[in-house]
Amino acid sequence: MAVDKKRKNTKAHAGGPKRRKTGQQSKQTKRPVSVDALAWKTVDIPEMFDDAEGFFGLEEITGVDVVKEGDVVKFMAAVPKSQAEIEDDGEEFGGFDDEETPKPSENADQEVENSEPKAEAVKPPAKEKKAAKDQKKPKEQQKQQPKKEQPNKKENKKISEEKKKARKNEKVAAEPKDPELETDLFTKLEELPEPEEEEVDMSEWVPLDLSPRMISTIAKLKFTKPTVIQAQAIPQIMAGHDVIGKASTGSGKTLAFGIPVVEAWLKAAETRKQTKEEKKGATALILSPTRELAQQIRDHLQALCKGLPTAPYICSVLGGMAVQKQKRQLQVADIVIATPGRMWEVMSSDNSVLATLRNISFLVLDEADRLLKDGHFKEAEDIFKALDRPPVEENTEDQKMANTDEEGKEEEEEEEEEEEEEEPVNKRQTLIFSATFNKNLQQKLAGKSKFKATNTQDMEYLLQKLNFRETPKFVDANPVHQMAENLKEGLIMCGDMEKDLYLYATLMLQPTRRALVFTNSVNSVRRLTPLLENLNLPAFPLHSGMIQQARLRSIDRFKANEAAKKKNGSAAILVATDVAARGLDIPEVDLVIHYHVPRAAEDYVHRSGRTARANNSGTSILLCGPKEAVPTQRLVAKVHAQAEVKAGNSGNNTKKLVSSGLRTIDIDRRIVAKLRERVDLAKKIADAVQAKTQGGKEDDWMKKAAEDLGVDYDSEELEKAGKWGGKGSAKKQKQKEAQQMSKAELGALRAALRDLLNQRINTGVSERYLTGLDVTDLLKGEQGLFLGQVDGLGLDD
Ligand SMILES: Nc1ncnc2c1ncn2[C@@H]1O[C@H](COP(=O)(O)OP(=O)(O)OP(=O)(O)O)[C@@H](O)[C@H]1O
Repeated sequence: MAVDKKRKNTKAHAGGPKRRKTGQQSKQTKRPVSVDALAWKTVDIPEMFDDAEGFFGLEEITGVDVVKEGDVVKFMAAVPKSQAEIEDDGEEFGGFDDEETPKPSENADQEVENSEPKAEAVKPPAKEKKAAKDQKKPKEQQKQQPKKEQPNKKENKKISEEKKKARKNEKVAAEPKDPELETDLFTKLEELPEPEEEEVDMSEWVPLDLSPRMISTIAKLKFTKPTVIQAQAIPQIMAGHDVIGKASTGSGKTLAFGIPVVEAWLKAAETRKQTKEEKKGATALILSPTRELAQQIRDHLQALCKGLPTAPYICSVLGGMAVQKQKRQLQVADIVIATPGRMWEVMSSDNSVLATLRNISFLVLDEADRLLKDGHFKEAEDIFKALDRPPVEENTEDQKMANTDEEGKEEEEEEEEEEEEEEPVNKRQTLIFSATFNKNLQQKLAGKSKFKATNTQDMEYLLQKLNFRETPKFVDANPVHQMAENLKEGLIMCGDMEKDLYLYATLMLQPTRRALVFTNSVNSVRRLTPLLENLNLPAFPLHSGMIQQARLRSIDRFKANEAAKKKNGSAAILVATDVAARGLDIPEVDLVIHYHVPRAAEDYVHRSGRTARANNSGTSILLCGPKEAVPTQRLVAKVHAQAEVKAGNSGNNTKKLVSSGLRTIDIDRRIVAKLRERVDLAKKIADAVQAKTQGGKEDDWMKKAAEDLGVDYDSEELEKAGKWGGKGSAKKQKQKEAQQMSKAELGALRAALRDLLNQRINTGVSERYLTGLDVTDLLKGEQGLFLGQVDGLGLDD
């Protein structure tokens, strides 16, 4: 065995004459290498794994010795050393052992015994790789611990067997794999003892009556206490009630329904084990309005289940992914997270899918109010109807599915209404969550058990379509404030056509912040992203017009830029439409900028809620043009009015609560003026590039301009805006110029911009340069309150 030989060699040289290795031989010496640094080769994997369901691929490696030393596993590989390394390597120079393997000790024999056979290994997916890395961590920790505190060999073996079982279960459940691709390495790694768990005080979870294994898996996430919504909603759900849960953004709603759903699955799995009953389909169907949110819910639940001895198989069913794969996964799924459109597509085309979902114990609607919008509701309604339809003979079922003509539909609806009146016993619990529910909903819920809404955009309409078992319990974790507690809100007034400039200025004042910029249109995202890139800012786009993989890639890049931020201080910027407004839980977003005033108050709440999550702080800044002042005032009144009313009723200090609302921020306009030239140039370049790629579609320009301004195409406002002579004639002229710009002209513009970007902007306060200011400071300062002070700000100076 390679390791034996190596040890013998080592012994032979110990104490022997010192020698210095030279040439290729020394460069090819085997030495410990980190898992990531090994020369992995990609393995072709079966098609069923080739998706984004958490399985990102396999790689293999040959010629690596896996050496186990005590609790630590090392990978020994022939990695060529750089010349510099050889020259600088004190051990090499000193003529000690030719390998960086540990020196022989009295445990040498044991080490050899424990060492792993030469690996022809398959590289584990990222999470296993991480586990392997984590194996190394305890060494340093354990070094400092007295020996007697370490578990003895027998205990180690027991623990490792437990872990091995757990991991195997989890792996099988979470991602079905080709057994041929499983290798020794997994097994070997699993045999190693886990690092000792850090003691976490979980006493605050105890009143929720969760199982010990659930508490233990939550402990692994280091969530030492439930959030308010979790503390209030979990007991209601565990008691079997239908629940409508409202809590501010970032307050942990996903686990408020996720924990009871997984807990129910665990109980059912335990019962099935005892009774040897077959599984009857999935436990839960969770509907989400966007694909990204669906993926994220899946990730959160998978993270929760990671520490369980047995885990449910969680799959997501969303547009942009292969339908056939999703159908296969649905057959074995325990928890299904889906967007309504794709779910209905899959469900209505395959009876077996409906069969797996008919017996669900939970139907969850996350961001329920958004499901009503953007045409989502039709499919959601179809799904509810299909779930409620009693199982019938196959052919009758087919007939019903195929029955698409109007007459047939009417009949079907009549039948369903009759069925509703008969109130069939519904076995499943219905859980609805959002940060924004109409404040009258609770009264309405308390007042009557049947809803009679006809407006399909109305929450009541949704509720009457859901077959609740009882009047749902309304759990409101934040009755006073809709916004997250640690969120600061600011507003910058600027000219309609100056938003790019103010956006850039705001970002420049926050160079180390990770920002999410929201716009009201896809075109604005398409325009702003290259504009910011031209200004050397790392911007990534996200909108519904992008293919799914590109959307996920943008989010990943935005997340990954965290590393860059720490390294060189430049932060990432995600420029997005409201597709990113709901639910996205991206760590360390510290600034949200509303480039356009959102169309609805709840959009403002959700957009702003991408920051200040899970007790972190964050800032939300709204760029407001003169024409947006009135809608903004209305929006702010809606978002913060409730707090005022409550404060008035309870006799609290109203001033304190009002001041928690939006404040105007006076950005120093001299600084802004200094940035104007570079923004104009960057804009010119972006426009020219876009005009060239788009060709001469005349009206596109106008439509884009209308969207940028947040007004209707063909509207009078569009004519007036920017003092355009005639119907956008100046804009059209600009478009023409942009298209006709030669390569050389474009090059000259780029060079001029480069020069400008290399210049530092002195803010005029002694030696303070632009990056020294902070919008948070500005927010803390003596800025005027926005409410009631919109007029007279002198916007057009
Ligand atoms: N008990 C807890 N303790 C600490 N952090 C938690 C706890 N529960 C959840 N979190 C974390 O809080 C963050 C926000 O959770 P989540 O995404 O569920 O919020 P949300 O209320 O659904 O927000 P939104 O309304 O924006 O969708 C997540 O990163 C999550 O991991």
